[in-house]
This record gives sequence, structure tokens and C-alpha cells, in this order.
Amino acid sequence: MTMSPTRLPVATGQQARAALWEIIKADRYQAIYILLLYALSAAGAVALPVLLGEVIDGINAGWSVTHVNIFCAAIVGTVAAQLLLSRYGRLKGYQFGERAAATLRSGFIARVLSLPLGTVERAGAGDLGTRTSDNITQVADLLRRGGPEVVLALIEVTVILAAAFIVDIRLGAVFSLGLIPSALIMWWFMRSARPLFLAELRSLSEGAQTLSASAAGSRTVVSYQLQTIRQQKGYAAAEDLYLRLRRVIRLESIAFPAFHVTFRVQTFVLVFLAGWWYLGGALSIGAVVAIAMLSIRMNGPVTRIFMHIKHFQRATAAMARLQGVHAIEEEPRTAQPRGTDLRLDHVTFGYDDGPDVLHDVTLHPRPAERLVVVGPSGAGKSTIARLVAGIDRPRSGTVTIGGASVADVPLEHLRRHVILVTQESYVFSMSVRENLTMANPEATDEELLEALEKVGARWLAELPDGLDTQVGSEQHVLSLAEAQQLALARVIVADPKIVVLDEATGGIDPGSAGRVEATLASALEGRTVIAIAHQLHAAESADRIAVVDHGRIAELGTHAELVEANGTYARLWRAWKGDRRD
Ligand SMILES: Nc1ncnc2c1ncn2[C@@H]1O[C@H](COP(=O)(O)OP(=O)(O)OP(=O)(O)O)[C@@H](O)[C@H]1O
Repeated sequence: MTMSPTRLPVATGQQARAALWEIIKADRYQAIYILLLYALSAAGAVALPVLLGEVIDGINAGWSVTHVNIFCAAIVGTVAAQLLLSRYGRLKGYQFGERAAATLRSGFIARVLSLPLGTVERAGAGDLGTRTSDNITQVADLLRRGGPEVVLALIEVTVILAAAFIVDIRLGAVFSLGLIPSALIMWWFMRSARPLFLAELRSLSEGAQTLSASAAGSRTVVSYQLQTIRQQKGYAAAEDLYLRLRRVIRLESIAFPAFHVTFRVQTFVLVFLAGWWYLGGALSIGAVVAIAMLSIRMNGPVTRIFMHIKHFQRATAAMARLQGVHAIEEEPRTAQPRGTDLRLDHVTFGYDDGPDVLHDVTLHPRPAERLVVVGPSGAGKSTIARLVAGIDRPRSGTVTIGGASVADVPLEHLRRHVILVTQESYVFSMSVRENLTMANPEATDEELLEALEKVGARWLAELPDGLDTQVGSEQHVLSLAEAQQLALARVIVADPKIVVLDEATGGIDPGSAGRVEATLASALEGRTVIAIAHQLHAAESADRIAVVDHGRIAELGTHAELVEANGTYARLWRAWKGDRRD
């Protein structure tokens, strides 16, 4: 279990904004159409005060009733059209946002799936989990709601200012200048909030990481009595998140009131000036009413912009985390194996910057042999399995299949020949059939049933819809043992040349595990099987046994040879036999 993951990178704000812009640009014709709709709707909205001002001035100037009625009908028509346009524009805006969010989501998932497996694994479930859930949701919300709202609001602001200039050029100028302090506060808030939001998101992901690591490794936590340490780590993560959130709230509690006060002051100054000029005879009463209504109307879009800026900043911080995965170096996998001969030669390996955990390991599993790897906990058995499966790459030495470095073989090619089954069997939320055919879409129902039979999955008979039963976390939940049987059946269906079983029957009760392994062994007859085992029941029947100790192959031979040699294996064997007799 890895308790301290290697963080995935985070892109800069500029890269995040550029990536957002690219997503929007991909649907630019729709974007322009929506902008036009917004502009028309905003123009309709500001036409109301301007027309009303005209009517008031017209009444003062002695317009006829018909004249006034025509103007009033025009006002009603404008309001109705504006309402329809704004509804339709919003609908289009949200649809645009949904499409953009879908592009973002699928792009991110595709990128994560193309990353080196070791990198994804070591990033930890918390980091990846928050990126794929919270962070994507934040950006998607911006694209589908916040973004269209801010654009609409900006257009409204521009149109209101333009209308103010039309009503009276001096008032238009005062109105525009009066917005500068509010704009400066907005700018200051944006600059100060971004690092705080980034820190908040990082803290959130680390909290999630701490929780998921404790949950995933709960058995280790309990057996090593680590509950208090893990609990303290959880409290520390929660405390850190609390402090980060407080900083954000403190900033908001300064910026929001400051913004509202400056905005109110400018409205007051504007209306005061308009009144003053009216009293001095420099402005008509219609213009005063129009400017007062425009300044009241300005409150809506400006407040919306300010409210959404917070979401915009949080979303760009989230986008920076999503874009971060693009900064990870690609490992081009282009090697083409000739055959499936597997070899580990003088392999040395260590995790990240840590010390070597494998030293000069040389192992040549023979075609179709069943090689059981045993050894004490932490000796390096699973690490060998990961190297054979191409998840990690050796620091020195080579792991090859058909002469090509395993870590350089394209994954879709490698998975046809080498499959690793670990104790953590994942059940996909789909039918039992789909869970199996993902390994071989051409497999028939008979082959699937046969595979399930071979791994002892008798529970299938009890499922309401047999192979069509939907399984997974939100459907029919399979137990750990059932999930492992499903994973093993998937291997039989995939029919690869090399199978690496890393404690693959660990979740099945010891009585059944031996039986499942025996049937599995016959099902995998003719394949090279490397089985990593804590229990030695499978060792006796293996073709050869490799004993790993302190990252080295300490012994290699048949059961009889190793018992005869009276070394580590013989000791383990005697202890295991003894335990069994007790
Ligand atoms: N992701 C990781 N990051 C850092 N060190 C790791 C990681 N995984 C394993 N190690 C270390 O590498 C060494 C070998 O671990 P490995 O899991 O291969 O041993 P193992 O023989 O399979 O043990 P077990 O039987 O307990 O699973 C151990 O010292 C372990 O702490």
C-alpha cells in the first residue's frame, strides 16, 4: 500500500485558460450564434428604459394618445421578444456548455488512460479521484452555466453603457468612469483568489487521498495498529482544508462588501448628477428616468459577473489540475515483440526516488510452465509481477517479451499476451457478460459459462438474469471472492499466452482457493503462468518455484529440488506443512 503518493502535475493559469479557450474554439460557430442571441436579448432589455424615457418626454411634449399607445405597444412587444430571446439564448448557451463539458470529460479520461500505468497508480486514488470528479464538475459547471452567464452579463453591461451614452453622452461617461473602482476590486479579487483556490483544491485532494488510502489499506491499518496515526492524518487534512477555506472566505468577506459599496456609491453619484442637471435644465425628465433605470438594471449583470468570478477562478484552478496530466511525459510504446518468450535479465528496480527493491533479478519462465514465486512479505514478488506486466520499467537490466522491452510494447498488444490479475479485482458496472467479453468480444455464451464454471463461480446460477445480470457498485454487488472469480474467468476468456497471478485467489476462502487454483491451472494449461503466492498449496504442483528474498532470487528449482536443497523454501515448506497439521 502506498500511503504517500506522487502528486500529478498542475498546469499554470495561462495554460488552463488556453485549454479552456481551445475547447470553446472547437464549437466557435455555435459560440458566435449564442453571442448574437445574447446581444439581441441584452439590447431588448435596455430598450425598455430608453423607450420609457422617450414616452415620458413625449407626454411632456404633448404627444397624442395614439402616439403614446403605439410607443407602449412597442415597449410590450420589445419586452416579450426580449423574454423569448433570453430564454432561447440561455438554452443554447447551456447546450453549448454541455457539449464543451463532454469534450473536456472525454479528453481528460482518454489522457489518463494513455498515461503510464505506474504514474496513474502512484498518483493515488485521492488525487485522480478529485480530478476526475470534483475538478471536472467545476469546469463543466463553468462551461454550462457560469460561462454563458458571465458572457451574457458582459454583453448586458456593454449594451447598458452604450444606451447610457445614447441617452446623454455626459452621463454615459460618468457611468463608465464610475464602474472603474468596482472593476478594480474585481481584478484584485481575481488575482488574490486563484492561489487560494488552487491551495484549497490541493488540500481537498490530499484529504481525499488520506481517506482513500486508509480505506483501501484498512486491513494493513488494523493489523499494524495504525488507526490513531491514520486518524490523526485525517484530522490534519481536515484542519488544513478548513484553514484554506477560511482564507478564501476572509478574502470574499472583504471583496464582496467593498464591491457592493463602490457600486452603490457610483449609482448614487450618477442619479444625483442626473437630477442636478435636470434641475439646472440641462437634461429632460425622460433622460433622468432612463438613466436611473439603466443604473438599476446594471446592478443585475455586474453582480452576476462578480458572483461568477469566484466560480471562474475556482474552475480555472480546477482546469489547471486537469491540464496538469497533459504535462506528464508520454512514453511512446512502439516495440514489436517477436513471439512470447519472457525474460527478466539482471533487473534492478526501485519505486520513484526510493532505494532499489529488486537487485540483479534474472528469471526465464519457460513457455507453458507454471512458475510459482514465493518469499517473505516485502521481498519484491509483486514488484516482479508489475515489471512483467509492463506497469513499471526497470532501472537497469531488461524485462522482455519476444525480444522487445515489455514497457515499450503498445498496451493493446501487450494485453493480448500478458495479463496480470491482482487481489484487487474490479467489477465494472455492467452485465456479467460485458464484464467478461471486454477481454474478448468474440467469446460465445458457452465459453463464458465454461470459464465461470472453471473458476467455481457457482453464484451465477443464483443471479436473477444469469449473464445479463447487472453487477457493480450500484447494482448487484459481488463479494470480494466473487469479484476475483469474475476476474479469473475474464483471464480464461482473454486467453493470453502469459498470465501473472498476484495473490489472485487471496480473497477466496482457503478451502476453495486451492480448488479454484487447481481448476484454473488446468484451464490455463499450455500458457505460461507466473503465480505469486503467500500460501504454498500451489507450490508443490508447480513446474518450478522461485524464492524471492530481499529483492533477489534466492532459490529456483522444482519443489523436490528445493526441499532437497534444504534452504529458505524447505524451511517455508516445513513451516507451512506444520501449520496445516496444527
Ligand atoms: N508503490 C510503492 N512505492 C514505494 N515502495 C513500494 C511500493 N510498492 C512496494 N514498495 C516496496 O517495495 C518492496 C517490495 O514490495 P512488494 O510489494 O513487491 O513485495 P511483496 O514480496 O509482493 O510483498 P507482499 O507479499 O507483502 O505483497 C517493499 O519494500 C515495499 O515496501
